[in-house]
Amino acid sequence: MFLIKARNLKKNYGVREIVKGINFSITQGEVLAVIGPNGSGKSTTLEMLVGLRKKDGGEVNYWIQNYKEQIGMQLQSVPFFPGLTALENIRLFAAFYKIYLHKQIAEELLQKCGLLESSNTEATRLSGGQQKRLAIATAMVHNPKLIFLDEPTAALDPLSRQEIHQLILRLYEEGKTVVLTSHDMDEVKKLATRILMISNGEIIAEGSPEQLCNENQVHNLDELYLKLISRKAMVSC
Ligand SMILES: Nc1ncnc2c1ncn2[C@@H]1O[C@H](COP(=O)(O)OP(=O)(O)OP(=O)(O)O)[C@@H](O)[C@H]1O
Repeated sequence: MFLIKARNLKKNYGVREIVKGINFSITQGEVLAVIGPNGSGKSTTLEMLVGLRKKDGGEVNYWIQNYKEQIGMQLQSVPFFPGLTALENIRLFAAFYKIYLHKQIAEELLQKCGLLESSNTEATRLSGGQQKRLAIATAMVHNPKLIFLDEPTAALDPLSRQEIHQLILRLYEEGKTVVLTSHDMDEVKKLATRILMISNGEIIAEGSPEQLCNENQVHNLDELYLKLISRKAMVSC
């Protein structure tokens, strides 16, 4: 079952075409990895889907009732409220959804994200990895069906990365739909049920990791990535 369908989605910044009329859908229960080079338009695309950026063309259809309440997003950088603890921050984020998050529920959410011991630490003083986990927790305060994670493990140490992988796998097992961006092909292999590859504002590949590797006669996702990106670069020349 589709949750979101984007048709001919476009975004320009000035005269630059950043997203060039792309078509894709998000299906319930999948972990969709959106991959592609820096600056290819991945974050812009996701931010248009959640309504954080205005699209310049095309349409997005949502198959979720009250979709704004059913979508959560972890942005690459999250402005936590200075002076407030991790616990206070997530309770405040919940209040933005008009939800009173009982302390015990808030602590359960922090525990799920591996942050219970830091719940009384000021959010802006948490380590990079802890802030990333808190950002994911804030995306989940309203128990959304669909969670967008924009580079959830970028710049994290291997243990923190593994903890976030486990969290994402748990969300998948709970039946949540997760859309993530990543530059780490091992991570994509471990987590993604489907891949959407974007280059220069266009979708250049879409399918399960196995299907894409088989179709392109490569052994792994690193090879796939290099093959498709260099092919696209040659075509653009
Ligand atoms: N507000 C903005 N004004 C002008 N240009 C922008 C703006 N936001 C993004 N861009 C440009 O749009 C392009 C796509 O950016 P975007 O963040 O979507 O890429 P990305 O694929 O997510 O990259 P990365 O993997 O590095 O996060 C980049 O060239 C970026 O500089």
